[in-house]
Amino acid sequence: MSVAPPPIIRSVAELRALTATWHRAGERIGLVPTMGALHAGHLSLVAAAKAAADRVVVTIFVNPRQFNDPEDYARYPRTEASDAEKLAPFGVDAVYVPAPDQVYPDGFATTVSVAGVTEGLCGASRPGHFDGVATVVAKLFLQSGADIAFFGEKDYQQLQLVKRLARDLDIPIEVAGHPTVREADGLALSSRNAQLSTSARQMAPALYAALVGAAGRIRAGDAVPGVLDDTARRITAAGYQRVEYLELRSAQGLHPMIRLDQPARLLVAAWLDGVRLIDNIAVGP
Ligand SMILES: Nc1ncnc2c1ncn2[C@@H]1O[C@H](COP(=O)(O)OP(=O)(O)OP(=O)(O)O)[C@@H](O)[C@H]1O
Ligand SMILES: CC(C)(CO)[C@@H](O)C(=O)[O-]
Ligand code: BAL
Repeated sequence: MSVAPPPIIRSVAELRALTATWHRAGERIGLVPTMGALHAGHLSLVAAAKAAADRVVVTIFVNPRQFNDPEDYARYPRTEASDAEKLAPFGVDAVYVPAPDQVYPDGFATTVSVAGVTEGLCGASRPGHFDGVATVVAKLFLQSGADIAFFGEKDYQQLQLVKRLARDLDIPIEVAGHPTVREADGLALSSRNAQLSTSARQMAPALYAALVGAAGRIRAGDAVPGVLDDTARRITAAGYQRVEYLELRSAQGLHPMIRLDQPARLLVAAWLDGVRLIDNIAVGP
């Protein structure tokens, strides 16, 4: 039996009216911010939100301010109707697809910028990206008034940024991280995977396999710099053109680490077939 897609809301006034009604009824509201082109990774966040909250709002907004490359913005998939259909079986209460002026009205002049966790990694190669993410996420939190929001660990640096942002700005929302959903061969789901050629798609799982191998060696006590060198070589030997970064950072705060003395995260960005893929793995002490 087919289920009707959830209602689509396009204005902040409608969103506020809805969430105010739910809050008056004592209901807890879960938020899942996305840029659409939904896949099983997004849907796992939706399922987690459904389990944790009485009402769930999914947002779909391709945020121009977080694209440092205008071509990447123009190319980004926009698939609203099929996204709404995918959400139907999850009992989502509303999909917020704001018109651009609902997020950035004429004269908009504010940027939210989070220091520390945004330094290096993706922050180094995507200038302005994290300011764009912080600004839009702050707006989505304040517009919705949600009680809990879900973000994937696939974008681990983004997750740390959002946690810091909510804490620093006293936004009364719980930020929940959710494990990365992977294909059977280990590749992290991402809307960018669709841009890979068939042969590149076959090579792609080597990235996660290399992270798993590196995490095992670091845990076993091998020296971190040597493991990172070997792992970067392993990734390029598998067919990736370039490793943009491969770093061990502290799991909280993302401080650079050269030995495993606290919970850590090994994070990577690498280019395959002209597509930039990111991934990361937990490395316990
Ligand atoms: N494989 C995944 N597992 C869990 N969460 C994911 C996964 N992929 C994306 N997410 C999460 O979904 C939310 C929306 O991400 P987004 O719409 O950017 O999807 P995406 O597939 O990462 O797209 P892209 O990387 O191409 O920009 C983010 O919180 C992101 O971390
Ligand atoms: C959090 C987010 C929806 C903000 O635009 C985006 O960066 C994403 O999809 O991860
Ligand atoms: N998943 C993070 C959004 C972006 O790559 O712009």
